Amino acid sequence: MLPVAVANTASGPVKSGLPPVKPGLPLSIFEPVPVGIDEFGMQVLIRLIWRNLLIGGEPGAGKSALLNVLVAYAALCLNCKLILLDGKQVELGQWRKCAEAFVGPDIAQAFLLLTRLQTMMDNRYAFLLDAERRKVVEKIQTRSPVTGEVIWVPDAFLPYVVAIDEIAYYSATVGDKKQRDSFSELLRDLVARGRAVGIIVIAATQRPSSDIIPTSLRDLFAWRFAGRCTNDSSSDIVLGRGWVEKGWSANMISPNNPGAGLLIAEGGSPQLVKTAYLDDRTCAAIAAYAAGLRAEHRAEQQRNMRLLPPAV
Ligand SMILES: Nc1ncnc2c1ncn2[C@@H]1O[C@H](COP(=O)(O)OP(=O)(O)OP(=O)(O)O)[C@@H](O)[C@H]1O
Repeated sequence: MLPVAVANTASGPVKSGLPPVKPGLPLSIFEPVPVGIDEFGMQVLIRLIWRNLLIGGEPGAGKSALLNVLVAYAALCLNCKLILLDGKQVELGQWRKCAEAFVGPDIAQAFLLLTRLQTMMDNRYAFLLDAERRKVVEKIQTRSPVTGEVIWVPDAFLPYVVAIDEIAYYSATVGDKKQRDSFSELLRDLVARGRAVGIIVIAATQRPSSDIIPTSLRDLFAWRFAGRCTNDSSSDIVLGRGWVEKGWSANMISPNNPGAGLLIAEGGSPQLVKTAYLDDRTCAAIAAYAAGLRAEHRAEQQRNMRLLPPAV
């Protein structure tokens, strides 16, 4: 087994010695996700569930590559759904067959999609309130309607991983000002309130300055990864103000080292990480495998539904 780095998670450290990933497939979005290695060669994991991640850095820093690693993991988790927004289309396009929705360079569609997610989020909160619960979990305890035994079953609804490659495309480039502002407001609401109901936003941007994403939105991301930044101020914009003064700047990363960056969690301190990298062929192979796995799972669920006795 590989040694595991003590990652600075927002919900407490992922302890050294924790098994990296449970062997076998499918994976679980409730488990910490391997993202790369630290400077000692130890594996770095991040817990995405109930969290959001902002990925920043200059062009070519490795933002899309990290996004692809995370989307690949999520695609192999049958206990989560995928939503993809990609202005360039080709960065996340390979995963579209694994996703519930894939939006390309269309602000109207992006707006509609986020509106539907917001409605779903509100419905989920109404459900949780009714069930006297506070958040979505992997499994809940219930009694078997057949035997009366206490059993564990998957929660009523699945987490959603919402991956956005280049927020700026939707928040500052296409459409008119009203559409762009509405997009940013919706995204802010999802990032602020979506965590407990399992909405995980992973968003990449070249520079998360206030003209691209409102500061009120940027500050809500619990996890942040700064790939190489063109200057100290950009690094502080991604990681949060004050880290450059304490000696942590993603400007110090070599331009010849894409995928290297500083990873920080809410309340933690930055950690130098080299992210894992999946080339196009590997992404295509994983995406095809994951799409097959998901189709098989859907078919099995439909078969099981048909076996249920009719509702009275
Ligand atoms: N972890 C990594 N290890 C090795 N090479 C990497 C890694 N991440 C990225 N690269 C290399 O850097 C190139 C640029 O990466 P990527 O497209 O992810 O950058 P980006 O920050 O998304 O750029 P842009 O903002 O222009 O979209 C990749 O094509 C790949 O060759």
